[in-house]
Amino acid sequence: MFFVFPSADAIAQHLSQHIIDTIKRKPNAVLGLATGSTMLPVYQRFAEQVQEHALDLSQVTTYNLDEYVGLAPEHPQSYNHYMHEHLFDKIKLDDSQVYLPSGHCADIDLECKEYSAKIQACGGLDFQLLGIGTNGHIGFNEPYTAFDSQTHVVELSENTRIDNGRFFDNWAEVPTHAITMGIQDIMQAKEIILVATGAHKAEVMANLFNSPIDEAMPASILKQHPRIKIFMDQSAASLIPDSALNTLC
Ligand SMILES: O=P(O)(O)OC[C@H]1O[C@](O)(CO)[C@@H](O)[C@@H]1O
Repeated sequence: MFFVFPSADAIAQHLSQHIIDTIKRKPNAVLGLATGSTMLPVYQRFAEQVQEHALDLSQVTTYNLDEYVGLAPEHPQSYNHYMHEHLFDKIKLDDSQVYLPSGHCADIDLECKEYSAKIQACGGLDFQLLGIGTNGHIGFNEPYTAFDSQTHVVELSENTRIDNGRFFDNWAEVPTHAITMGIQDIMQAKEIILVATGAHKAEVMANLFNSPIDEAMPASILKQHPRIKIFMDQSAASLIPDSALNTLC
């Protein structure tokens, strides 16, 4: 379940190839996508490979995990903006193929209900890409989120606001709430790969490794998934015993 790679670039290369293989096997694949700095090298490599191989993405659909509440899609720190800048525009995915939960709509409760329902209506996620917060969140499912949750609005923990505050000009601008796919939505994906890179993720990865399945550590539920892989670079894996680490390259 736990895999270590020589570098973040090695993870990006492997993961990008894995996503391409998934699409080649199933051209109408439904992909669950994540944001955050961890995904930047992954999306960069994937976009390069799509162009190199002229991969046909016309039947692919994507669903993002989460979005800040209160930020318009064109806000430079919205996840909608991030996805267009770092992936969708580069690989020319049409707006009709990509879904993000909206944190900027008139009826957010309805948005939550419809987002989970849409994922199910299209047959569920074939593949879900995940990052992890330093407190163990997946999507924006903060510690003590119910494992059977569907898309919902969360109040962001102070820890998460501090972590993500680096992208905003000042503390007052850091959103207090987000809309996120629930843990049950994530767990229903047919395959999941979680990625953690950098020394600042070493502690949470050791906590995840040692944790029982417990809502205090949201990512711990992934240990129950039949097709989960956890990819780390050497820094993020540094507090996990070598004997528990597998390699793929
Ligand atoms: O990759 P980063 O920037 O460490 O973020 C970790 C995770 O937290 C989030 O910001 C919240 O979901 C995700 O976008 C990301 O997967």
